Amino acid sequence: MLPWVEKYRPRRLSEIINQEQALERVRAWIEAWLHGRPKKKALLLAGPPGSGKTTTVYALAHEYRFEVIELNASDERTYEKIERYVQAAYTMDILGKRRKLIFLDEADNIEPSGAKEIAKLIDKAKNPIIMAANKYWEVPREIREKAELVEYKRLTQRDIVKALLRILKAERLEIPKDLLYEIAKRASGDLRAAINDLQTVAIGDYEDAKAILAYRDVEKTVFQALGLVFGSDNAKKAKMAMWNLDMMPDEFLLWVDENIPYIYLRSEEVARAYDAISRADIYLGRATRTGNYSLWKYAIDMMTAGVAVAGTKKRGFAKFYPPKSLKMLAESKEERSLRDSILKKIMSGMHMGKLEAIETMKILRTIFENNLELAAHFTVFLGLGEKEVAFLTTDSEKAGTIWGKALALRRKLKEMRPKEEEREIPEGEIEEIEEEEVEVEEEAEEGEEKEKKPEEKRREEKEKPKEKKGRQVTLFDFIGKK
Ligand SMILES: Nc1ncnc2c1ncn2[C@@H]1O[C@H](COP(=O)(O)OP(=O)(O)OP(=O)(O)O)[C@@H](O)[C@H]1O
Repeated sequence: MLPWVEKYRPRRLSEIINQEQALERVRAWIEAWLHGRPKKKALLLAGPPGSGKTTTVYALAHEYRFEVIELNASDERTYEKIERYVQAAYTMDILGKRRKLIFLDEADNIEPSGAKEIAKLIDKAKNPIIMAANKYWEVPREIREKAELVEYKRLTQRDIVKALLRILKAERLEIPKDLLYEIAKRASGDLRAAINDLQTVAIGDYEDAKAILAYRDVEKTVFQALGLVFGSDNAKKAKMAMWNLDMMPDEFLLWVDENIPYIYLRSEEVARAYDAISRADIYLGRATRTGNYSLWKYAIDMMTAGVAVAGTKKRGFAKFYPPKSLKMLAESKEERSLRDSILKKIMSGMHMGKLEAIETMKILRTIFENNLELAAHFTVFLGLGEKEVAFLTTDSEKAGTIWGKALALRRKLKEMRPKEEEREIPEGEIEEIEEEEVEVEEEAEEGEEKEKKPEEKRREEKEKPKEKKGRQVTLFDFIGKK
């Protein structure tokens, strides 16, 4: 099936939404090319993804009868290819072929080392060259200077809703309004992303689509990260995939793992990609075992860049899937917050940083599966709630047993404590109460203290039973008492 981004790509410049100013300049530039000398031989279209840059090039070529030679700046052989077309263009004209328009996409990926040579080619060019970039400031200076800059605006949510409605009408489909607005909102100005989402929602399993959208709510950026890994074979770009992703590498590894067979179709490419993630997995394991988390860097490089260069991507519409094996995926918002609250309790109760706490939680899961008695001790020690206990086990029966044991243990501990401590006091109150107590004691003792001699006082101190100073209870105390 043709991806909708292709099916509904505007064929004429007039169909491109909300980029009038840019289009006016593009038109003026091509007219200058055709009727004499343009001020600059190349054009640099700069703007956010999915705002219509590529669409402009093809619509322009269609209207002015050019053949588009599309090159990608991150291709190693870009220079060679440009050279070939720049040189060959004139001869082709004589032979009556269509004029060529060279389109160099991802100009922000041109290596600085090759920039001078490409700039020279632009000088020699007998055909129009259009370049596109998301970040024009990352286009090498030598090339920027040779090109006229045309800026593309980020499309508004309204623009996107309009475009999506047009597609739905053409497809004779409907989706609920709130879902439509949600898709437009999530796209953050990227109409390509919005159209891809719309296709997923409208033609896919509706429940599946809802789940994907719901999950995006939690992990908005994971799909973008996958896009970077699977969207190009540019290792540099792929390595940035995890920059904006608030996810542990082992979790992202599962996402990459799940999607490899949907993106790579040839068996040797699939094998190469899996080889890369298996290496990543080895580094992750080593980091966990040794506590040397600097190894994550290599793991991340393997699971992003290593996978990205494993082969040629499937063209067109790529739908990403959440990993089936990831239990966390089934988690609702509530479960995620349970996970976070357990982590917090581990961090404060056991004086750990987040990474250690995550590791400890894995160990706790094993304990909660296999040693219910010890699990009950942990429950009391960390002050876990019933739902948190259930979260740490896969089996509700075991969770029930642990909870029962924990309640009994808590009762026993209460009985062991002096009466006045029985009432559980909210944390904030404790300090106030402690201060009050100190004041009262001081007042009461003031009179006697004054009369006592220093050596008498010292003797009394020695004889006095040691005050319970709230020695920090450690986990080992609990395990030991068992
Ligand atoms: N301004 C627009 N008007 C109409 N359709 C648009 C517009 N911008 C994007 N689209 C739609 O989104 C899809 C992607 O757009 P396009 O390929 O032109 O993006 P781009 O700006 O080149 O993005 P990138 O920088 O990621 O390459 C197109 O198929 C087109 O259907």
